[in-house]
Amino acid sequence: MLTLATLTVFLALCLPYVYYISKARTRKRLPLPPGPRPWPIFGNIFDVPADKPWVTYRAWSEKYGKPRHYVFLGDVLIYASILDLMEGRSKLYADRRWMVMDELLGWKWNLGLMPYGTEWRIKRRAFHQHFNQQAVKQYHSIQTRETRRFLKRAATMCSGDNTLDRDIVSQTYAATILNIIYGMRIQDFSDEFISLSRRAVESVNNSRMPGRFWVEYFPWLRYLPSWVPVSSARKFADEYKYFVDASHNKAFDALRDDFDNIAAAPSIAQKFIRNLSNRPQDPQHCKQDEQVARDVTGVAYGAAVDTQFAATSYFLLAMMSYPDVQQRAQEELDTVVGAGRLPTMEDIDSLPFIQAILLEVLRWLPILPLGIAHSVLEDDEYKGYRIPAGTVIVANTWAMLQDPVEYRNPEVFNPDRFLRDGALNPDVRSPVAAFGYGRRQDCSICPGRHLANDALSLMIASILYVFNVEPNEDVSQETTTGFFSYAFVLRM
Ligand code: HEM
Repeated sequence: MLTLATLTVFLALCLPYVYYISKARTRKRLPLPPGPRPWPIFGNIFDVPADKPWVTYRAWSEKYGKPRHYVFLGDVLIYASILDLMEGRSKLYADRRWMVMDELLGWKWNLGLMPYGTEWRIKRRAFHQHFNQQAVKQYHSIQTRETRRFLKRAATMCSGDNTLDRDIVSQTYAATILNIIYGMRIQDFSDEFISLSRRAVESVNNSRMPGRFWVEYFPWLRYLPSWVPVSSARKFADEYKYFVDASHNKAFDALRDDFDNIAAAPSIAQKFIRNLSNRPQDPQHCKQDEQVARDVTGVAYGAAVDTQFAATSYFLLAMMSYPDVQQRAQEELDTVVGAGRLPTMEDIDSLPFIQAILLEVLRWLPILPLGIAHSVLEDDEYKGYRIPAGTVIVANTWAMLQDPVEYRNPEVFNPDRFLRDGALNPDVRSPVAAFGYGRRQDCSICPGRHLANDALSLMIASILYVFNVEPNEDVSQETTTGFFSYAFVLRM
């Protein structure tokens, strides 16, 4: 006979299930979020703007969304100002969807593009081990050496017509990361490794813009041979595949194949390889570990160069446009660093205005204006709308960091917004959204941000200590459109 206790246990077990089913049913009845009306078959393919889409997306969010929040494009949801989904429910929104172009280009090993799951977690953990806040301190000497080498090269270059070649900025970040990851000491800046990762990342920059390739909407197009006019995706992939593969494997293979002979400087790859050879284990595990080592070093090499280059280009643009800010920073440097020596990493904590300039650079013109797209793991409900599992989530980071409610006169470059009584003001929202969303170790935030913050602070302090960045009418102040955004300006 059914006792009362058994019945209670039975009900207790069933209730969550009943609740889940009824909630799922209600969700299915909810409307999708608003957006421009889709065409039959083509959906919203013709609506996606080619130039600076983040500006159009914000306008749409204001037009269609509940107060400037979001807009829905077929199966892509674009956020303009809410952070609570990405921050509050970050596990649910941590997934990513492969794009067809990722596969055609050979990016499927890339931690930054792959879906959430075991492989992603293992690589993320391995990455974090070498780039957490504490670990990055061991790279300060490399960052300092390369920044000083940059100053010398820039001084030589600028002694002519005051023009700074943009390549020397990206070469600096390439030389730094190659030394950190593979122990390489770059002497000749025309070395293939200096430009490899840039060419590889160029493929992401051009292929990850929404609407760039029709193959994302009609995947069967990938099977057409590359000479067919509409199969531009194949042609594009054929052009870039070599760079993606070489930036992933070449330096790692060189180090592994000649490990005993290379007087290898300490490096992340060296640590990985040493661990592999010290650990007797079955060949299958060994292969997996080597793959993780190869992928983690490859992704750091690819992710570090263009990001830091782009932020530096915006810093230079800001200094050209706001000479008063530059002058105040130089006064701070004169007081704290004084004459006769260059700024060091140890000075940065005593330079709040320099720190505020970096925060404002990241906020003013975010280098990844639409972040890296995520997707939803399960059906969700938000403010009365249904967000189906698998929906691609694009955060309009640019719109969030240009939100006038959060940041007054957001289009003005004003480091003072981050300061109070001469120190960083903890009450102002930090522009951490430039690095993604979520808390600390969470899955949706850039794991290279500590390295980047240190490098950029020292670069900013060093440039302002040595040079005056001057406005120049001949230099375009335009910013690029793409997955990355950066300024063309470079003149000191
Ligand atoms: C100013 C510099 C940088 C900015 C603004 C930046 C920004 C970002 C953003 C927005 C994401 C996407 C986060 C998400 O939504 O999931 C990301 C991911 C990533 N970044 Fe950065 N980043 C910078 C520098 C770096 C550097 C120097 C490294 C390498 C040392 C790096 C490595 C990565 C990696 C590996 C990911 C993928 C993480 C994952 O998916 O788990 N980043 N970054």
